[in-house]
Amino acid sequence: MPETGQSARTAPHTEQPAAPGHPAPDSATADASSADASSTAPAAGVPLPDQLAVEQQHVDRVYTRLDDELEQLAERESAALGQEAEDGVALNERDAEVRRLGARRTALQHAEHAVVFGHLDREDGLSLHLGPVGLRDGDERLVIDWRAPAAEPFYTATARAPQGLRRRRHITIENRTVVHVDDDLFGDTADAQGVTGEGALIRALSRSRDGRMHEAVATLQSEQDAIVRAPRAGVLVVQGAPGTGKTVVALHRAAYLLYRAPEVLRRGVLVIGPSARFLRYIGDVLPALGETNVVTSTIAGLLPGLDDVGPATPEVARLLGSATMAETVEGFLLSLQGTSAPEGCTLTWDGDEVLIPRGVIESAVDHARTQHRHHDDAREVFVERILGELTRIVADADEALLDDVESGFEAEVGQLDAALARNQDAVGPRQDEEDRAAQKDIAETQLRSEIAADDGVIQALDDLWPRLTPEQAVTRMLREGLDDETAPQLSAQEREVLAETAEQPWTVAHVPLLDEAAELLGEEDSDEAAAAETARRRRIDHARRVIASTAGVAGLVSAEDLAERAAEADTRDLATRALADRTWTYGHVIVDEAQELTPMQWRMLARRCPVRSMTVVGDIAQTSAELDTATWEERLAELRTAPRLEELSICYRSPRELVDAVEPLLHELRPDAHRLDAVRSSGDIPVLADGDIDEDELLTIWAKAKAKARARGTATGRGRAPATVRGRAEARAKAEAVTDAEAEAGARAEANANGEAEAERGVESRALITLEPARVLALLEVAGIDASADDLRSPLVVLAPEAAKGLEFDHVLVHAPDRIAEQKGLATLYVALTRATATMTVVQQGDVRVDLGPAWDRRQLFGTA
Ligand SMILES: Nc1ncnc2c1ncn2[C@@H]1O[C@H](COP(=O)(O)OP(=O)(O)OP(=O)(O)O)[C@@H](O)[C@H]1O
Repeated sequence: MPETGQSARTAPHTEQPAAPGHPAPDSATADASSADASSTAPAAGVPLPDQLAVEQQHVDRVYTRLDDELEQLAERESAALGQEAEDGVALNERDAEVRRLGARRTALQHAEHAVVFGHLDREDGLSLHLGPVGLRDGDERLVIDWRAPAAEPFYTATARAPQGLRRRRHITIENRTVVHVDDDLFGDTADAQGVTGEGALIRALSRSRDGRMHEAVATLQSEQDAIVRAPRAGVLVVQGAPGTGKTVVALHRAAYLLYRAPEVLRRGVLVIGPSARFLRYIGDVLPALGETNVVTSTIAGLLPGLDDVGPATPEVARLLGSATMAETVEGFLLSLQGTSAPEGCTLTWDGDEVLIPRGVIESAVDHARTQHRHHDDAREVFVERILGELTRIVADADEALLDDVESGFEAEVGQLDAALARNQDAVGPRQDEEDRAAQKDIAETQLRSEIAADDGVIQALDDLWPRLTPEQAVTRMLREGLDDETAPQLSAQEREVLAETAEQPWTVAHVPLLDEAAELLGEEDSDEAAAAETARRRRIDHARRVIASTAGVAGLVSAEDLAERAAEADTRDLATRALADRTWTYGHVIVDEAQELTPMQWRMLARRCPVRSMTVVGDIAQTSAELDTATWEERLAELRTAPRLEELSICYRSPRELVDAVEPLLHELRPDAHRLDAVRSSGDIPVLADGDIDEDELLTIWAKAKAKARARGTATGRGRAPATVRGRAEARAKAEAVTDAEAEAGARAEANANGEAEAERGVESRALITLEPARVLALLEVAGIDASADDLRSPLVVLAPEAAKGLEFDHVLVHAPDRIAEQKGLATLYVALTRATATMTVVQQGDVRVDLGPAWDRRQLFGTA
């Protein structure tokens, strides 16, 4: 039986509901066990005890509709799949229909756990229910989609600006049963502060993490919603400390734009994340919101075939990431065009040496460059010119030779001419001038194709203007193309470092150079892409004809748009088409952990979104050591457009205790950072333990203690009512009791390794962050503890600190903070220390030199205090 309850409070009185972490004084949350739970607040004229039942009635109707629609969708899908397609067009249309039905089905299935989460009562008497997807019953709107304009006040109404609302209600559903309603009543002048839908928010945040991010449409806060619904144009930067919901905001914004902006839907959204692991972590959010026109990728994944390249060393990453590298690549390619000896290029034709003078080569280069921007296209023009010149030189030489021969036989030729004049009939009519010219042309054309097919000439042309793949171009550039002229910004030693990478496997840092080279070369993705391009041109041509011949359409839609719409019913789905095509441009680009991108990587993204409709989220304080910390404006210089900056200020992930504990680090990394607020408190003071992870079986004790601690979390209130921020002493006392309990539990669990603690695994998540993940995994294996480096759903995940970016777990142990700071930088340590939603434990032998400040529970040995 789920706990049920209701809370009511006056609406927040501030424009931006702020100062969370301090729930409103008059807020109350109750559950089924508290006697007056359902009778504390009046709301909308219906006695409170009945409100759960009233909502349940509506929710039941919605579930009935949902079930019906799911059934119908399944029938329509199988009918569509069973349909015979007469031709390619019909097949494409059928596939598109199946995909559309599938996307709707996925969205409804994801919505099933909470098909309704909000209820608005408006002053005008209208009552609206909100959900993750819209649902109708005939003409009646049972649920409106959270992105519809009418849903906006749910996220933004305040006591000062109620936007026509009488009441805002957050509804919590478990197993199709309404278990909570939290009301904000408008029109009351009482001054209340806090987050909106606080009860629902705290319940959502207190749930155990399961290795996957979930959508948060039910509890989006107003500062987040403002970003989600911000205008699409331009580059919007969202700066925020760890856990402030940047990823949540970015993904909900993608869903919002796909719903509201047809241009975005047509071209799709690109979401860039720092690793494949992170992309798996966020992978459920957009499908849960019914959105499939989304490509998620790492930067490296944008070049098909390079999605799993490794990282570069910090030095190589820094050198290759600099924007000057773009000029270096371009300069190198230009230097390959038409290079020859000072006097020109000598080649052999028909046993003779032929010189193409340098002046001729230079003018061919100039001509080619004015005709085409891309290396490969310009090369064709250049080759045409040189072949023409070569043919002319050879033909001239032949003619000169003939002249020589003729002059040697002048007397004989004179006699022959006289004989011919005497007896014209004997030798036929004499050719006139025109015939001779035509014959000369034919001879020259033939000569030209012989020259063009000659291996020696082909080789010479390749030397003069090489045909290259991006990989060949970058390899040659690294190996031989970095000198004072092409790369004056690099020292001799730096050039050597880069040259060493020429023959090594590509790294993430090399990918933007390859992309830059591909762009400059004008590389076609593949035959398929070329074919697709031809098809596109044909479609546009056809669309133009359609527009011209259909009355009333001209001016309403462009041929390109019409062609794109036709293309939507085409072959593969958008995500597959876009990912396979390096030159695809997106309707919107979202970049997570954006502080990590180098200028060269920004150039890659700029090419993929020429209209610069981007949402960039990140935290300057979390920037890796190899990148210079700078302002966002400096960071994004390569986008060549001034960004708008928004800042998130409330931590949703970690409890107050952890936010306080990492404050000194934050201050050191970003002295100008505002103090971060936290939504909740757990009472668990982070532990700083003197010890080593393989000493005294500490690791085993921690791993198993945490497994045991999960049951305690529920039993002692975590996950229930919002815990208010307590006095530090009280929290500390509780933390000590907790840690002792953990130690005891750990000891018990150790004695009974396959017992209760094991059985509870999977309820909460744990991560161990260390510089030696392989060694720790081996230790855990010996201890018989299940752990994984990749599977975030594993009961225990072992990660290197840099791999923890963007992720979160209920319980986190960070091993050897000083070494992490020394080897990976302070910012990476900060990342590691901010991953926990419940408890944080730091283990290191001896004193910790990094200044972690006073808000830690320092212990001699973890678990034995
Ligand atoms: N409005 C919200 N309702 C419910 N949960 C939320 C809300 N906002 C954020 N969260 C939760 O808070 C946690 C942190 O959010 P998120 O990962 O988006 O933070 P972040 O700013 O991207 O952190 P980092 O800088 O570490 O990447 C997640 O569990 C997320 O689901």
